[in-house]
Amino acid sequence: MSLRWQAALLDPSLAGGWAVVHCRQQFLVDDSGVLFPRDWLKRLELPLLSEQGLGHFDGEPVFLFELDFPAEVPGARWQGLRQFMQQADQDLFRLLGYATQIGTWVSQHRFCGSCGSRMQARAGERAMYCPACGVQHYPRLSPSMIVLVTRGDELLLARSPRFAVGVYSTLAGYVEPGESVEQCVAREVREEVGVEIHSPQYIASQGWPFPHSLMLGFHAEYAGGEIVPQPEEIEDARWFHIDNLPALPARQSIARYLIELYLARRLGRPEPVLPG
Ligand SMILES: NC(=O)C1=CN([C@@H]2O[C@H](COP(=O)(O)OP(=O)(O)OC[C@H]3O[C@@H](n4cnc5c(N)ncnc54)[C@H](O)[C@@H]3O)[C@@H](O)[C@H]2O)C=CC1
Ligand SMILES: [Mg+2]
Ligand SMILES: [Zn+2]
Repeated sequence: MSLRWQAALLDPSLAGGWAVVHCRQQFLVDDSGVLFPRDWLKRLELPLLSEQGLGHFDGEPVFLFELDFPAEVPGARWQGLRQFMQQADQDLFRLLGYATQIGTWVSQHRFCGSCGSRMQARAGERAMYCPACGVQHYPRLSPSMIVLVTRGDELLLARSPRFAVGVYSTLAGYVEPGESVEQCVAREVREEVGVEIHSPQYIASQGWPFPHSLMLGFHAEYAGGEIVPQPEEIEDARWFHIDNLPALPARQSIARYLIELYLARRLGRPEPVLPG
Protein backbone atom coordinates (compact mmCIF):
# COMPACT_ATOMS: atom_id res chain seq x y z
CA MET A 1 0.00 0.00 0.00
CA SER A 2 1.28 3.40 -0.97
CA LEU A 3 2.16 5.98 1.68
CA ARG A 4 1.13 9.16 -0.17
CA TRP A 5 -2.32 9.10 1.46
CA GLN A 6 -2.89 8.19 5.11
CA ALA A 7 -6.17 8.76 6.92
CA ALA A 8 -5.85 10.36 10.38
CA LEU A 9 -8.10 12.11 12.88
CA LEU A 10 -6.91 15.75 12.69
CA ASP A 11 -8.29 18.47 14.92
CA PRO A 12 -10.10 21.12 12.79
CA SER A 13 -9.22 23.81 15.35
CA LEU A 14 -5.60 23.65 14.14
CA ALA A 15 -4.67 26.28 11.51
CA GLY A 16 -3.16 25.76 8.07
CA GLY A 17 -2.94 22.73 5.83
CA TRP A 18 -4.82 21.85 2.67
CA ALA A 19 -8.51 21.25 2.15
CA VAL A 20 -10.83 19.59 -0.34
CA VAL A 21 -14.33 20.99 -0.85
CA HIS A 22 -17.03 18.34 -1.25
CA CYS A 23 -20.74 18.34 -1.97
CA ARG A 24 -22.83 15.36 -3.20
CA GLN A 25 -19.98 13.29 -4.71
CA GLN A 26 -18.43 16.34 -6.38
CA PHE A 27 -15.27 18.30 -5.59
CA LEU A 28 -14.27 21.86 -6.26
CA VAL A 29 -11.29 22.09 -8.66
CA ASP A 30 -9.32 24.91 -10.25
CA ASP A 31 -6.24 25.03 -12.46
CA SER A 32 -4.03 24.02 -9.49
CA GLY A 33 -6.12 20.94 -8.75
CA VAL A 34 -8.45 19.76 -6.01
CA LEU A 35 -6.37 20.66 -2.92
CA PHE A 36 -6.77 24.29 -1.81
CA PRO A 37 -4.86 26.23 0.86
CA ARG A 38 -7.24 25.89 3.80
CA ASP A 39 -6.80 29.38 5.25
CA TRP A 40 -7.62 30.87 1.83
CA LEU A 41 -10.82 28.78 1.60
CA LYS A 42 -11.92 29.97 5.04
CA ARG A 43 -12.12 33.54 3.74
CA LEU A 44 -14.61 32.58 0.99
CA GLU A 45 -17.65 32.25 3.27
CA LEU A 46 -18.71 28.93 1.75
CA PRO A 47 -22.00 27.29 2.91
CA LEU A 48 -20.14 25.00 5.31
CA LEU A 49 -22.03 22.11 6.95
CA SER A 50 -19.03 20.56 8.62
CA GLU A 51 -15.26 20.61 8.67
CA GLN A 52 -13.36 17.37 9.24
CA GLY A 53 -9.66 16.59 9.55
CA LEU A 54 -9.06 13.75 7.06
CA GLY A 55 -5.41 12.76 7.17
CA HIS A 56 -2.09 13.37 5.39
CA PHE A 57 -1.30 13.57 1.70
CA ASP A 58 2.44 13.62 0.91
CA GLY A 59 2.91 14.31 4.63
CA GLU A 60 0.72 17.47 4.58
CA PRO A 61 -2.47 17.73 6.66
CA VAL A 62 -5.70 17.62 4.62
CA PHE A 63 -9.14 18.76 5.81
CA LEU A 64 -12.62 18.41 4.34
CA PHE A 65 -15.06 21.29 3.81
CA GLU A 66 -18.47 19.63 3.47
CA LEU A 67 -20.89 22.06 1.84
CA ASP A 68 -24.66 22.39 2.04
CA PHE A 69 -24.95 23.09 -1.69
CA PRO A 70 -22.42 23.30 -4.58
CA ALA A 71 -21.61 27.02 -4.30
CA GLU A 72 -20.10 28.94 -7.23
CA VAL A 73 -16.47 29.93 -6.70
CA PRO A 74 -14.88 32.24 -9.33
CA GLY A 75 -12.17 30.42 -11.30
CA ALA A 76 -13.22 26.99 -9.98
CA ARG A 77 -15.66 24.30 -11.11
CA TRP A 78 -17.22 21.12 -9.70
CA GLN A 79 -16.02 17.70 -10.82
CA GLY A 80 -17.53 14.28 -9.99
CA LEU A 81 -15.72 11.56 -8.05
CA ARG A 82 -16.02 9.12 -10.99
CA GLN A 83 -14.05 11.47 -13.19
CA PHE A 84 -11.26 11.57 -10.60
CA MET A 85 -11.26 7.78 -10.56
CA GLN A 86 -10.67 7.75 -14.31
CA GLN A 87 -8.17 10.63 -14.44
CA ALA A 88 -6.43 11.19 -11.10
CA ASP A 89 -3.67 9.02 -9.69
CA GLN A 90 -4.72 6.22 -7.36
CA ASP A 91 -3.54 7.93 -4.15
CA LEU A 92 -5.48 11.08 -4.88
CA PHE A 93 -8.54 8.99 -5.75
CA ARG A 94 -8.22 7.16 -2.40
CA LEU A 95 -8.07 10.49 -0.57
CA LEU A 96 -11.14 11.78 -2.45
CA GLY A 97 -13.02 8.50 -1.96
CA TYR A 98 -12.41 8.77 1.77
CA ALA A 99 -13.43 12.44 1.77
CA THR A 100 -16.67 11.56 -0.07
CA GLN A 101 -17.60 8.86 2.41
CA ILE A 102 -16.86 11.02 5.45
CA GLY A 103 -18.62 14.04 3.94
CA THR A 104 -21.71 12.07 2.93
CA TRP A 105 -21.92 10.44 6.35
CA VAL A 106 -21.49 13.73 8.24
CA SER A 107 -24.06 15.57 6.12
CA GLN A 108 -26.59 12.72 6.54
CA HIS A 109 -26.11 12.48 10.32
CA ARG A 110 -26.64 16.09 11.35
CA PHE A 111 -29.69 15.15 13.42
CA CYS A 112 -30.28 12.20 15.71
CA GLY A 113 -32.48 9.55 14.09
CA SER A 114 -33.69 8.57 17.54
CA CYS A 115 -34.69 11.88 19.19
CA GLY A 116 -34.14 14.53 16.50
CA SER A 117 -31.54 16.60 18.41
CA ARG A 118 -28.53 18.07 16.63
CA MET A 119 -25.61 15.62 16.53
CA GLN A 120 -22.03 16.61 17.38
CA ALA A 121 -18.72 15.38 16.02
CA ARG A 122 -17.05 13.40 18.78
CA ALA A 123 -13.50 14.34 19.81
CA GLY A 124 -10.95 11.55 19.69
CA GLU A 125 -12.76 9.27 17.23
CA ARG A 126 -14.56 9.47 13.89
CA ALA A 127 -18.10 9.41 15.25
CA MET A 128 -21.25 11.56 15.43
CA TYR A 129 -22.84 11.72 18.86
CA CYS A 130 -26.24 12.83 20.19
CA PRO A 131 -25.73 14.79 23.44
CA ALA A 132 -29.44 14.42 24.33
CA CYS A 133 -29.87 10.62 24.14
CA GLY A 134 -26.35 9.26 23.65
CA VAL A 135 -26.85 7.64 20.21
CA GLN A 136 -23.60 7.33 18.33
CA HIS A 137 -22.99 6.82 14.61
CA TYR A 138 -19.79 5.75 12.87
CA PRO A 139 -19.06 6.23 9.16
CA ARG A 140 -21.53 4.20 7.12
CA LEU A 141 -20.30 1.10 5.29
CA SER A 142 -22.53 -1.21 3.25
CA PRO A 143 -21.19 -4.75 2.78
CA SER A 144 -21.73 -5.81 -0.83
CA MET A 145 -20.72 -8.87 -2.74
CA ILE A 146 -19.39 -8.97 -6.27
CA VAL A 147 -18.93 -12.20 -8.20
CA LEU A 148 -17.54 -13.47 -11.48
CA VAL A 149 -19.53 -16.56 -12.53
CA THR A 150 -17.69 -18.80 -14.98
CA ARG A 151 -18.23 -21.94 -17.07
CA GLY A 152 -14.81 -23.03 -18.29
CA ASP A 153 -13.79 -20.58 -21.00
CA GLU A 154 -16.98 -18.57 -20.62
CA LEU A 155 -17.67 -15.61 -18.31
CA LEU A 156 -21.15 -14.53 -17.25
CA LEU A 157 -21.24 -10.75 -17.56
CA ALA A 158 -24.19 -8.38 -17.36
CA ARG A 159 -25.18 -4.80 -18.11
CA SER A 160 -27.05 -2.43 -15.84
CA PRO A 161 -28.94 0.38 -17.61
CA ARG A 162 -26.63 2.77 -15.63
CA PHE A 163 -23.43 1.50 -17.32
CA ALA A 164 -21.56 3.27 -20.12
CA VAL A 165 -22.57 2.06 -23.61
CA GLY A 166 -21.30 -1.45 -24.39
CA VAL A 167 -19.80 -2.16 -20.95
CA TYR A 168 -20.55 -5.52 -19.27
CA SER A 169 -19.52 -6.37 -15.71
CA THR A 170 -19.69 -8.94 -12.95
CA LEU A 171 -22.78 -9.25 -10.72
CA ALA A 172 -23.01 -7.25 -7.49
CA GLY A 173 -25.47 -6.64 -4.69
CA TYR A 174 -25.90 -5.61 -1.07
CA VAL A 175 -25.78 -8.08 1.81
CA GLU A 176 -29.11 -8.30 3.65
CA PRO A 177 -29.56 -8.65 7.43
CA GLY A 178 -29.15 -12.21 8.64
CA GLU A 179 -27.44 -13.68 5.59
CA SER A 180 -23.81 -14.67 5.10
CA VAL A 181 -21.90 -13.10 2.23
CA GLU A 182 -21.86 -16.53 0.53
CA GLN A 183 -25.66 -16.72 0.80
CA CYS A 184 -25.87 -13.21 -0.61
CA VAL A 185 -23.73 -14.25 -3.62
CA ALA A 186 -26.03 -17.19 -4.43
CA ARG A 187 -29.20 -15.10 -3.91
CA GLU A 188 -28.06 -12.14 -6.02
CA VAL A 189 -26.91 -14.42 -8.87
CA ARG A 190 -30.30 -16.18 -8.77
CA GLU A 191 -32.23 -12.89 -8.64
CA GLU A 192 -30.26 -11.02 -11.28
CA VAL A 193 -29.71 -13.75 -13.89
CA GLY A 194 -31.68 -16.83 -12.71
CA VAL A 195 -28.58 -19.04 -12.59
CA GLU A 196 -27.36 -21.44 -9.85
CA ILE A 197 -23.71 -21.56 -8.75
CA HIS A 198 -21.34 -23.86 -6.84
CA SER A 199 -19.80 -22.57 -3.54
CA PRO A 200 -18.28 -19.16 -4.21
CA GLN A 201 -14.55 -18.73 -3.54
CA TYR A 202 -13.52 -15.52 -1.75
CA ILE A 203 -10.83 -13.61 -3.68
CA ALA A 204 -10.32 -10.07 -2.32
CA SER A 205 -12.08 -6.95 -1.06
CA GLN A 206 -12.18 -3.27 -1.98
CA GLY A 207 -13.62 -0.14 -0.36
CA TRP A 208 -15.85 1.51 -2.96
CA PRO A 209 -17.03 5.08 -2.31
CA PHE A 210 -20.09 4.98 -4.64
CA PRO A 211 -21.55 5.72 -2.16
CA HIS A 212 -20.27 3.62 0.79
CA SER A 213 -19.82 -0.01 -0.23
CA LEU A 214 -17.31 -2.52 1.02
CA MET A 215 -16.99 -4.89 -1.94
CA LEU A 216 -16.29 -8.55 -1.12
CA GLY A 217 -15.12 -10.22 -4.32
CA PHE A 218 -15.70 -13.87 -5.32
CA HIS A 219 -15.25 -16.33 -8.15
CA ALA A 220 -18.02 -18.94 -8.59
CA GLU A 221 -18.55 -21.81 -11.01
CA TYR A 222 -21.82 -22.17 -12.84
CA ALA A 223 -23.99 -25.05 -11.60
CA GLY A 224 -27.18 -24.82 -13.66
CA GLY A 225 -30.03 -22.82 -15.20
CA GLU A 226 -30.60 -20.59 -18.22
CA ILE A 227 -29.90 -16.84 -18.06
CA VAL A 228 -33.05 -14.84 -17.28
CA PRO A 229 -32.15 -11.15 -16.70
CA GLN A 230 -33.96 -9.46 -13.81
CA PRO A 231 -36.32 -6.82 -15.22
CA GLU A 232 -35.15 -3.20 -14.56
CA GLU A 233 -31.86 -4.16 -12.78
CA ILE A 234 -30.25 -6.11 -15.65
CA GLU A 235 -30.53 -4.81 -19.20
CA ASP A 236 -28.67 -7.76 -20.73
CA ALA A 237 -26.63 -10.74 -19.47
CA ARG A 238 -24.64 -13.24 -21.55
CA TRP A 239 -21.91 -15.84 -21.58
CA PHE A 240 -18.80 -14.33 -23.18
CA HIS A 241 -15.95 -16.51 -24.43
CA ILE A 242 -12.54 -15.42 -23.06
CA ASP A 243 -11.38 -14.72 -26.63
CA ASN A 244 -14.31 -12.43 -27.32
CA LEU A 245 -14.97 -10.17 -24.33
CA PRO A 246 -17.00 -6.94 -24.43
CA ALA A 247 -15.92 -3.53 -23.05
CA LEU A 248 -15.05 -4.08 -19.36
CA PRO A 249 -15.37 -1.90 -16.22
CA ALA A 250 -12.74 0.60 -15.01
CA ARG A 251 -9.19 -0.67 -14.32
CA GLN A 252 -9.41 0.43 -10.67
CA SER A 253 -12.52 -1.65 -9.94
CA ILE A 254 -12.56 -5.03 -8.26
CA ALA A 255 -15.00 -6.10 -10.99
CA ARG A 256 -12.21 -5.71 -13.53
CA TYR A 257 -9.71 -7.39 -11.21
CA LEU A 258 -11.93 -10.48 -10.78
CA ILE A 259 -12.15 -10.79 -14.58
CA GLU A 260 -8.43 -10.20 -15.21
CA LEU A 261 -7.49 -12.65 -12.46
CA TYR A 262 -9.64 -15.39 -13.95
CA LEU A 263 -8.19 -14.78 -17.41
CA ALA A 264 -4.63 -14.82 -16.04
CA ARG A 265 -5.19 -18.12 -14.23
CA ARG A 266 -6.97 -19.69 -17.19
CA LEU A 267 -4.35 -18.57 -19.72
CA GLY A 268 -1.30 -19.07 -17.49
CA ARG A 269 -0.42 -15.37 -17.51
CA PRO A 270 1.00 -13.37 -14.55
CA GLU A 271 -1.73 -12.45 -12.06
CA PRO A 272 -2.89 -8.81 -11.94
CA VAL A 273 -2.65 -6.62 -8.83
CA LEU A 274 -5.79 -5.09 -7.30
CA PRO A 275 -5.29 -1.30 -7.02
CA GLY A 276 -5.09 -0.50 -3.29
N1 LIG B 1 -16.09 -1.82 -7.33
C1 LIG B 1 -16.71 -2.49 -8.29
O1 LIG B 1 -16.07 -3.15 -9.12
C2 LIG B 1 -18.21 -2.50 -8.36
C3 LIG B 1 -18.96 -1.99 -7.34
N2 LIG B 1 -20.32 -2.04 -7.36
C4 LIG B 1 -21.05 -1.48 -6.22
O2 LIG B 1 -21.75 -2.54 -5.58
C5 LIG B 1 -22.84 -2.02 -4.88
C6 LIG B 1 -24.04 -2.91 -5.06
O3 LIG B 1 -24.31 -3.10 -6.41
P1 LIG B 1 -25.79 -3.01 -7.02
O4 LIG B 1 -25.83 -3.96 -8.15
O5 LIG B 1 -26.12 -1.58 -7.28
O6 LIG B 1 -26.70 -3.53 -5.79
P2 LIG B 1 -28.08 -4.37 -5.80
O7 LIG B 1 -28.05 -5.43 -6.87
O8 LIG B 1 -28.31 -4.81 -4.39
O9 LIG B 1 -29.21 -3.36 -6.24
C7 LIG B 1 -29.24 -1.99 -5.95
C8 LIG B 1 -30.52 -1.65 -5.23
O10 LIG B 1 -30.41 -2.06 -3.88
C9 LIG B 1 -31.05 -1.14 -3.03
N3 LIG B 1 -30.05 -0.61 -2.08
C10 LIG B 1 -29.35 0.53 -2.17
N4 LIG B 1 -28.53 0.67 -1.11
C11 LIG B 1 -28.71 -0.40 -0.34
C12 LIG B 1 -28.14 -0.83 0.88
N5 LIG B 1 -27.19 -0.11 1.49
N6 LIG B 1 -28.55 -2.01 1.37
C13 LIG B 1 -29.48 -2.73 0.75
N7 LIG B 1 -30.07 -2.39 -0.43
C14 LIG B 1 -29.69 -1.22 -0.96
C15 LIG B 1 -31.63 -0.06 -3.90
O11 LIG B 1 -32.96 -0.39 -4.17
C16 LIG B 1 -30.79 -0.17 -5.16
O12 LIG B 1 -31.47 0.27 -6.29
C17 LIG B 1 -23.01 -0.58 -5.37
O13 LIG B 1 -22.49 0.27 -4.37
C18 LIG B 1 -22.11 -0.51 -6.60
O14 LIG B 1 -21.54 0.78 -6.75
C19 LIG B 1 -20.99 -2.64 -8.39
C20 LIG B 1 -20.29 -3.17 -9.45
C21 LIG B 1 -18.86 -3.08 -9.55
MG1 LIG C 1 -26.87 -5.68 -8.57
ZN1 LIG D 1 -30.76 11.54 20.24
